[in-house]
Formats: sequence, C-alpha cells, structure tokens
Amino acid sequence: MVGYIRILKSRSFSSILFPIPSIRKYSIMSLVEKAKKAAAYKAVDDNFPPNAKYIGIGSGSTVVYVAERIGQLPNKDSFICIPTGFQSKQLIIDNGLTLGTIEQFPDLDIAFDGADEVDPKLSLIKGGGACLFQEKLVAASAKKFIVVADYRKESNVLGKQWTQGVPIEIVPNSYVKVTKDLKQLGAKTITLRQGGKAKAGPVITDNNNFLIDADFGEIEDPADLHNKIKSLVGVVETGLFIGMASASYFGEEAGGVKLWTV
Ligand SMILES: O=C(CO)[C@H](O)[C@H](O)COP(=O)(O)O
Repeated sequence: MVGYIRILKSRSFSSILFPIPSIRKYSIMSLVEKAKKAAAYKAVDDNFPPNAKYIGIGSGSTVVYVAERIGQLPNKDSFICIPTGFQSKQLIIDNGLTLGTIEQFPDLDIAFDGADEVDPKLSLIKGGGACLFQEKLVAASAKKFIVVADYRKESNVLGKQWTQGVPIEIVPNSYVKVTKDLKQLGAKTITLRQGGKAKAGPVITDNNNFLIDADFGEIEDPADLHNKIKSLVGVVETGLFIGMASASYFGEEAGGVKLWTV
C-alpha cells in the first residue's frame, strides 16, 4: 500500500506529492511485533520452572523475545539452553545464556517455540523457518512444550491460515520420489523450497537436507496425515506437531495475551 504526503507550497499553492510507501506497513508490523513480545514474555513468566536446569529454545521471530526474557532472569547462569538450529544458537549466545547440545542434555525441563499455525487441540504446523527437525527433537525431549505466537496463527483447522503447505524435511536425493508419493497422498501443490534471492537453488536445512512444502488444504486429521507422510521413504520429519504442546500463548491484535491449553 503506497501512501502520499501532499506538501503545499505557500506561494504558488501548487503541491508536490511524495510517496510514503511504508507508513501503513510499519504500523501493522509494530502491532504484530508487540503481540509476539507480549506472548513470549508472558509464556516465560508463567512457565519458567524456578529450579530448571535444561531449557529448549526454538527458532523464528517470536522466540527472539523468549530468549530476551530468559536472558533477563537473575539466575541465568544456573541453567543450560539447548538450541533448535543455527539462529536459535545465536539467540542463546547473544542473550548471555549458557549453550548446550541435545546430545549432552537429552532430558529438558521445558521448551519454548513458535508456530506457523495452531489449532484448538494444540496441533501445530511448524517449519516456516526450515528448522522443524531439530525443533521436534527438542520439543520431544522436554517435559513441557510451550508455544508462543501472534494472533495470525490461531486457527480452527490446520491448513486454513498457513496455506503454503506442510513443511516436510527430506533427504535431498529423494525429492522426486517423495514428490510423486505426496501427490498420491492428495497434496494439491508440492514445492521444493527455494532459497530465493539469497540462494540459487533449494533451501538446505541445518541438517543438510531439502524441504518440501505440500499443500493438503484444510487438514481434518493432522495425526493421520503426519503418519502417512512420515512413512514415505526419504522423509526425515514433518512439520505437523501433534500432541506435543501443553499451552499456546497468542499475543492479540488489540493487546493482551490469549492462552490455549489442553
Ligand atoms: O517453525 C518455525 C521455524 O522452522 C518457527 O517456529 C515458525 O515458523 C514460527 O516463526 P515466527 O515466530 O517467526 O512466526
């Protein structure tokens, strides 16, 4: 949306139009950003276990505020944070937190992560940032898994809001076969995710794999779809997270934070 500022020149009363392309965009963005921050701060304040030793830190733009809040804790030297990928590792370091690996610490007290879409049973679509495998490994290793998101992620049925498709991490040389198999499973569109301007060719995950986005429309039975995709040769993991989250915090457009639990 392009806006214009009209400058009136007093002498001639003629006017000049200057484009202000981003005013509207900035105001929308700051609402979303505020929502992300509110959700993340409340999720940490409500759930961070006082004597926690091992914390999973997810990936994406909302988790930035989770790491920021955890980095403000006075006892931040008394626990270890386990990342879900490269960006997550940097967040841990940048916030002065102690970094560990999932191989060293496979039993986590709690994990926080974002999501691309959340339904009322707290089934999730994740992987918009291409980190789904390590995200699922960390979430599955945690006693409690908490989601942080903004209002755009709330959904009554998965596939309704996140229309670019279910992210699926695959072994690179299997992409032709997996593409054919996903068609058989009923995918409407199947896209090998590309690096865009930043890279000619496909996105390479933190695990050196490819990513497919497969659009199945509205997903009535996410667990069934996950099981079917997961059983295909070449599939490492799907971005469908079923029965893993215990709470989801949504920063709302009007301010405030909404909580869904199961
Ligand atoms: O799954 C993810 C990355 O693979 C992210 O958690 C998900 O994409 C949400 O990101 P954001 O908080 O930026 O909306």
